[in-house]
Amino acid sequence: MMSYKRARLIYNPTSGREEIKRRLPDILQRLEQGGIETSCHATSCEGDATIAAKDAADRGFDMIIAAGGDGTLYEIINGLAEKEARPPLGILPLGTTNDFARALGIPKHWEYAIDLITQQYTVPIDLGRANQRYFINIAGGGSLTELTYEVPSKLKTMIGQLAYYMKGLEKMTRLRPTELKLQAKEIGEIHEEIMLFLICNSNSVGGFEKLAPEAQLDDGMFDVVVLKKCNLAEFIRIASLALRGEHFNDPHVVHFKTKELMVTTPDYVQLNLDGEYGGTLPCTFTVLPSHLRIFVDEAGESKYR
Ligand SMILES: Nc1ncnc2c1ncn2[C@@H]1O[C@H](COP(=O)(O)OP(=O)(O)OP(=O)(O)O)[C@@H](O)[C@H]1O
Repeated sequence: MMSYKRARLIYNPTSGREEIKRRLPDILQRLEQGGIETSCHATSCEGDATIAAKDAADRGFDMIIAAGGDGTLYEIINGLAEKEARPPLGILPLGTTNDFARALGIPKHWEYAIDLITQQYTVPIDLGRANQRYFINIAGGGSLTELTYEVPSKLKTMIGQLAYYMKGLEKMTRLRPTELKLQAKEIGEIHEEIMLFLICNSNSVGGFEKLAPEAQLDDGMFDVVVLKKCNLAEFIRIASLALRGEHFNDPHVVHFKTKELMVTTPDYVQLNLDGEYGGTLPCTFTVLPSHLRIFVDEAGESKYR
């Protein structure tokens, strides 16, 4: 088994409720006790984690540890994706939302998350490319997906998850369909008015654990889920089906797997990549199979599938 000794910890001091600021000495000590010598980079602004991750790869660190929320993780994988040598990635889920860490079964408690890293067990996972950007968990678009990056960071810090729900409810009253063309080898072409489309790498998205139940992080495929035009009552019914993973039988829902997908629209449609703003359509989405190694719990490895 590989042994990773020198780590670069890239952390967002503003993530979550700023827990990392209080915990940093303990985190470094626990890593040290686990045989990992760690140097740190505190991110100073948006985009800084991408630069820090590129720098850490160039400097030949054995591993990178991402401490923060999904936004920090997104920036870090965007720094690593195009590097020839990509050090494996450990995750300390200290953000407001940590969808991806949850998908991998990485514990929320910092001590357990570090113990998992010091066990040094990694698995390869796929990354997604969306034009010139990369995502690890999910890409999407349509009026319903625009909510996450509309929630200001400060508001998230203050009231956490509640901010999403508030924005979500506000959004419900503004539902409007978008005209979309999806093209992929597996399906040919779909031309539809849609409420949202999601391109899933993992099966855990925004608290919906069964949104794409078959999605696996290492299968070299995206699971695409499209919600066709519907009214508010239908939407609420389908959302409650989705909570139980029973939405694929609804005629408003299209589901397929693909390695590559082209999405175009005559409208102005923003993209959401791992909860962050990811440019606009048109976009080509491509799977990069087994592109990054992630530290996971060996005993609970099945969770990442
Ligand atoms: N020093 C900083 N000051 C302000 N914002 C920062 C700083 N460093 C990074 N950021 C930005 O903060 C944003 C949110 O970070 P992150 O996702 O880690 O935390 P979070 O908001 O608590 O969690 P989540 O995004 O999962 O809800 C990121 O998009 C990042 O660009």
